[in-house]
Amino acid sequence: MTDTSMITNGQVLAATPAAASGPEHVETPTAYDAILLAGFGGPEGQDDVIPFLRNVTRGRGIPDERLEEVAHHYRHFGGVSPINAQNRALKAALEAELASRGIDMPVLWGNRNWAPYLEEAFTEAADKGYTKLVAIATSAYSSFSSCRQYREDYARVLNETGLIDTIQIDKIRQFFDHPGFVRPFIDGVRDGMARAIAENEGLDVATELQVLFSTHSIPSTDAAKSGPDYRGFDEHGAYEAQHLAVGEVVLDQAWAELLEQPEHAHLRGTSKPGWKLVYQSRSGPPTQPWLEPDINDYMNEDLKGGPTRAVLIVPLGFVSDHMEVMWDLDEEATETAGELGFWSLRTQTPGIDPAYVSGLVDLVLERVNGTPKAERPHMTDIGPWYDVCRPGCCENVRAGFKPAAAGVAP
Ligand SMILES: CC1=C(CCC(=O)O)c2cc3nc(cc4[nH]c(cc5[nH]c(cc1n2)c(C)c5CCC(=O)O)c(CCC(=O)O)c4C)C(CCC(=O)O)=C3C
Ligand SMILES: [Fe+2]
Repeated sequence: MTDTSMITNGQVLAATPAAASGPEHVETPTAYDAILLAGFGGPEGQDDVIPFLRNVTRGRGIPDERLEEVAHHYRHFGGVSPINAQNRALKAALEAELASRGIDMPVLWGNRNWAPYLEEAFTEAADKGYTKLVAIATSAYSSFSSCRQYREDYARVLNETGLIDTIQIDKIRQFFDHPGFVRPFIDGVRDGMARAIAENEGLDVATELQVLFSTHSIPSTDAAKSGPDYRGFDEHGAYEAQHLAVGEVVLDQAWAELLEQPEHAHLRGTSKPGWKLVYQSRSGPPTQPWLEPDINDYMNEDLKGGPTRAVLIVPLGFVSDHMEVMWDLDEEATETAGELGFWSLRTQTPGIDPAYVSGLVDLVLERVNGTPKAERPHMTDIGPWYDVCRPGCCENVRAGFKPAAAGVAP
């Protein structure tokens, strides 16, 4: 029997030994009233850009030059981030998938940084009498920005709206290694390798093609605190370990599927391309260490002058083609590759790929059914990740402690 008293909505409870050692995977069924799709949010016109950036960076010490630079990325696209349209499409796709499986669960959508805000979603839930929500945050990995910040915002908004004691919110596990999330990357890398071969005559895949798995850089202090301490990850924490593990699986599986194709049979027995986990979209003051290498620096410093002729740019850290993908990869990294004379291709994000959408519904059903850990699909050795975030998980040592929902207190 699961002790649900240890699952808190962000009230600061005394950390008892029992709370700290509660189950990681909830293996008892829970009847949820609705799904909360929790997004980042983005501006939808030029007038939204600065207020949106103020929301994102509130109290965070991002230098003005960086804000201006980022504002320029949005301005370049008419002040419209693609992210809200992508979440509208994801919501519709989830609703269609639920309906096709005969599951009667409404999907509420709320963002952390722009309308429709989480406030609206929680208020709607309360108006409709929903008291148990399961959250899908549009973010696959463990770190402050990709997990805990969503949980802190649930707690903050539930407190601000006075709903903290009315609505219980849980979350699906971080899904970095769930087959539904991983499948679109495998497809993209397999088809991208085939295109690299087709479009670069005489390409020696083993030495001349590089696969660059790119994700959002985060401050090194955040990386160190990502995931729980007791898992024994190295100084870059669960965040980097998860990406490395998924990148390896994606390339191995994509390579195996490529070799199954008759037209690529001649590659059997040869080596797969080289690969590297690289980072992008760094902000913060230059004095603050962030995860490296930057994707552009890696190409300019490590690949330049070597045998590389072609690069696949794989947005492994991103669930959809939002601004960091459209600007930092499709504009900047693509330009860097071009300057170095490399053929390049940016592969797809999950978006509303049917595998991803049905995987998210499977993840919700895991919580509804209390699926035993042993039966939960996962593609790396460090998964399946846990349902209930652990004490201290993904803390932000820069901003200090804030209560967070959907986890074990504190
Ligand atoms: C790990 C991670 C994800 C992935 C997880 C997830 O998906 O949630 C992510 C997503 C996103 N980040 C986004 C936008 C921004 N992020 C910023 C700032 C920051 N992100 C950080 C990390 C992450 N961010 C960090 C450590 C900072 C520094 C501030 C701090 O110390 O916490 C800033 C401020 C300017 C700047 O610093 O660049 C902006 C505008 C958008 C919307 C894009 C669109 O509009 O399409 C999305 C999806
Ligand atoms: Fe960000």
